[in-house]
Amino acid sequence: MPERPLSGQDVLERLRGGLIVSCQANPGSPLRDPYIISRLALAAEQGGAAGLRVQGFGDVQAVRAVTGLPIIGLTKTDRDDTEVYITPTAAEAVRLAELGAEIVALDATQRPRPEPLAEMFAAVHATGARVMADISTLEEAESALEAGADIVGTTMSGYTPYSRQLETPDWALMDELCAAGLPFVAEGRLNTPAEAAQALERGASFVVVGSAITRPDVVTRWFAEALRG
Ligand SMILES: CC(=O)N[C@H](C=O)[C@@H](O)[C@H](O)[C@H](O)COP(=O)(O)O
Repeated sequence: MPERPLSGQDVLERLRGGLIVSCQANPGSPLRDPYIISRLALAAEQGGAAGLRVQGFGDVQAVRAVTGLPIIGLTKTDRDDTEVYITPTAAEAVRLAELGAEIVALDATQRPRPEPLAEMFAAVHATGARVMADISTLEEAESALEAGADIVGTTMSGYTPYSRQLETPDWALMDELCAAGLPFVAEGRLNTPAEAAQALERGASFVVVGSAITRPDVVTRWFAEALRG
């Protein structure tokens, strides 16, 4: 097992106020290759990222091999029996930690899931890693933290049918989490430096940015569509 540079205890404090760059490539993207993802991660580190969010065992392994930055690991698994796709099982969560992710992200929405959340959280904690619970509403955040999550992320807002469907970050959800005094990560559609800074002002512990930094295909589409008018 590769050595984790930090114990799980320290990592959330170390990330406070920082930028976490999500280095992921969608199926079909020409960037979908562990070597390329590891180079994106190094570019993010050079630019001042405090941490990285990485999908899949191969990518976590490749990124762990080149950097000591904290990694938030996840899997994306399509299953027939559930709509939950971000790290749906404890076995996947534990494997991510074993490969060197200090934090494991998993779907903590209220949708039917293959395994109970509390058991998954306990399995991650047994490895020494921390749990980031990806939620879409305040209620889901409250349940996840009660079940033992270390922090929640606004990741799933807009990706469950009952959450706000927005093209912007979910500022209202951030305000609700902040008002409730819950520890949260801002993630999802933070597409400019000003928006990332605003998320911290609204109480986020740290900020995850993906597409705007590491998905040139997506960013190109934004520009191309703007030119088409
Ligand atoms: C909903 C879901 O599956 N989100 C994924 C979670 O890891 C990623 O595809 C996103 O890129 C990430 O959340 C960062 O968001 P944005 O790319 O908008 O900055």
